[in-house]
Amino acid sequence: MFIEVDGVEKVFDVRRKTGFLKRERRQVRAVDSISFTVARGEMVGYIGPNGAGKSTTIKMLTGILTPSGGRLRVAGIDPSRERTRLAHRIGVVFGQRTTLWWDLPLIDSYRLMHRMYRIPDDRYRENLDRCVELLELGGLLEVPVRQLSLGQRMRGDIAAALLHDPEVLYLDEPTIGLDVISKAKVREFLRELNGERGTTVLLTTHDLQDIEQLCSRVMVIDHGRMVYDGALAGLHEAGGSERILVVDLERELPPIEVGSAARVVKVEGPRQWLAFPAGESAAGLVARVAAEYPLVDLSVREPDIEAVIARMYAEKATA
Ligand SMILES: Nc1ncnc2c1ncn2[C@@H]1O[C@H](COP(=O)(O)OP(=O)(O)OP(=O)(O)O)[C@@H](O)[C@H]1O
Repeated sequence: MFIEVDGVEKVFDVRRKTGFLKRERRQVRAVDSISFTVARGEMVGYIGPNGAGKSTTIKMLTGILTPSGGRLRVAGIDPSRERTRLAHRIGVVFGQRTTLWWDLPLIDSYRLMHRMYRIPDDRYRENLDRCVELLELGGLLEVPVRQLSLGQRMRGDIAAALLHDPEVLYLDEPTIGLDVISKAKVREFLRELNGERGTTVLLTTHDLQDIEQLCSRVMVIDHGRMVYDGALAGLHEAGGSERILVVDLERELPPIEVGSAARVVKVEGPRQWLAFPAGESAAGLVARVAAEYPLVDLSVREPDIEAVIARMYAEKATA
């Protein structure tokens, strides 16, 4: 297995000032005995609510943090012991932080990485050309990073993480704050990267659509523990999750009635919110509403990860 995580935990010692000269010591178990493996070429989603332990796991996988217990291997390497050797084989993108030099033109950051990672010239050129083409960076190479839009910067960061041909890419919220078009570009690129190069991808996100469009497998962590590892469809079932069809009618009307296909969860003037099972296509429901009601506009909202996980727990509690 390419990534092996066996009973790994991470405990932080936190000191908190509770008064004049008084301090309280507390331990936070950020990751609590988790185990999983990822095969080469897999694309796996790693999700969970805020503070669940996702970033801590990724930091242990890159060697930035040393586990408090358990065993961890990436490409046969113990990350915290051989962080530099591992760095040549992995790429990391943190959506909320850039690895690029803020005041330099984008291309200068790439040149610095070329030297830092001692990437052979032909590989560097080939990878750069490919990223520039697929991530549409052509017109941006001479622009200082601080002048790039969030979506442009994100694409710049992804290219930076790939110049040295990593075998595995860790992405932490790669689509956060991006508009629909930028998100689509990033997702398409990741799909191609995985398909063509067989790059293993571990993706942390709050956007269920990232997972839906990219990952056949998803792992859910909560309070440091792995609570689900399997197909996304199974997660929907476990969480009984729903999508919401938002419809704007010509005028205010009583709640829409479409039998068991959906139920109205909210009405606000001419706008109504209909919940329907996430695993089902919206097409039939839309056709039915359009045929029977004076429809002006509509949109479909995806369930967010917090909602799916919350429902998963609710189902478990009542089971
Ligand atoms: N360096 C640290 N020192 C003390 N506690 C920490 C440290 N890093 C993380 N924690 C704590 O560990 C827990 C897990 O944090 P982590 O950042 O891994 O969560 P996350 O799942 O990535 O959350 P988010 O989605 O908000 O980024 C949290 O309770 C956090 O406060």
